[in-house]
Amino acid sequence: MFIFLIGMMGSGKTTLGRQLAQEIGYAFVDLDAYIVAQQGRSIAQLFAEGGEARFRELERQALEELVENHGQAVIATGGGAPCFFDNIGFINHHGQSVFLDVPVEVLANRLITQGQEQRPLLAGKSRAELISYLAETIAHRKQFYERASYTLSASEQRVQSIKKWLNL
Ligand SMILES: Nc1ncnc2c1ncn2[C@@H]1O[C@H](COP(=O)(O)OP(=O)(O)OP(=O)(O)O)[C@@H](O)[C@H]1O
Ligand SMILES: O=C(O)C1=C[C@@H](O)[C@@H](O)[C@H](O)C1
Ligand SMILES: [Mg+2]
Repeated sequence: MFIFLIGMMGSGKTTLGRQLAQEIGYAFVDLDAYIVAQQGRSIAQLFAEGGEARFRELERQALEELVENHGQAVIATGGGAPCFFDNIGFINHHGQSVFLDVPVEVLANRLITQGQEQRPLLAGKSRAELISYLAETIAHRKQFYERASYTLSASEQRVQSIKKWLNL
């Protein structure tokens, strides 16, 4: 079985995914890290060289490869991954999806302290610009994130809630 974590940049997919995988004895794969290792380029370089459109193609290919090459895994997706092509349909077809629903203010605080330069879509933005970018992006992406099989709010004991929900 595959458990896909979806949500905005900074919502904690990588952090929670790693903890959850360890706790339930699944492999853990971070989709962004997988693409970076495969391409030998940072996310910022990939955006600079091929544009966002090329990155989205690589992201879709990577999703397909992961599902083909693993039996079960926790997969932390990139923030935009479920929102391009029919990726959310693909994700829900191959496993369970969990949306990490975190308020904009909390995301902004985490992303400001955690290096915007690694995330090309956020580079060079002031705090106010970051907040409006996040709010606009969420407004558009909500329709995809809301198709997750399960939604977790920021305040929950997330590993325990997911385990309980999946009977693991
Ligand atoms: N539950 C939490 N409480 C407080 N801080 C957290 C929590 N989860 C993650 N963080 C912090 O928020 C930042 C972003 O977390 P993380 O990299 O896991 O997010 P992400 O969803 O994988 O983002 P991206 O889509 O950009 O890969 C990190 O600095 C991390 O330490
Ligand atoms: O929200 C997004 O569109 C992104 C999130 C990151 O995980 C990376 O996949 C990349 O920086 C794009
Ligand atoms: Mg991540």
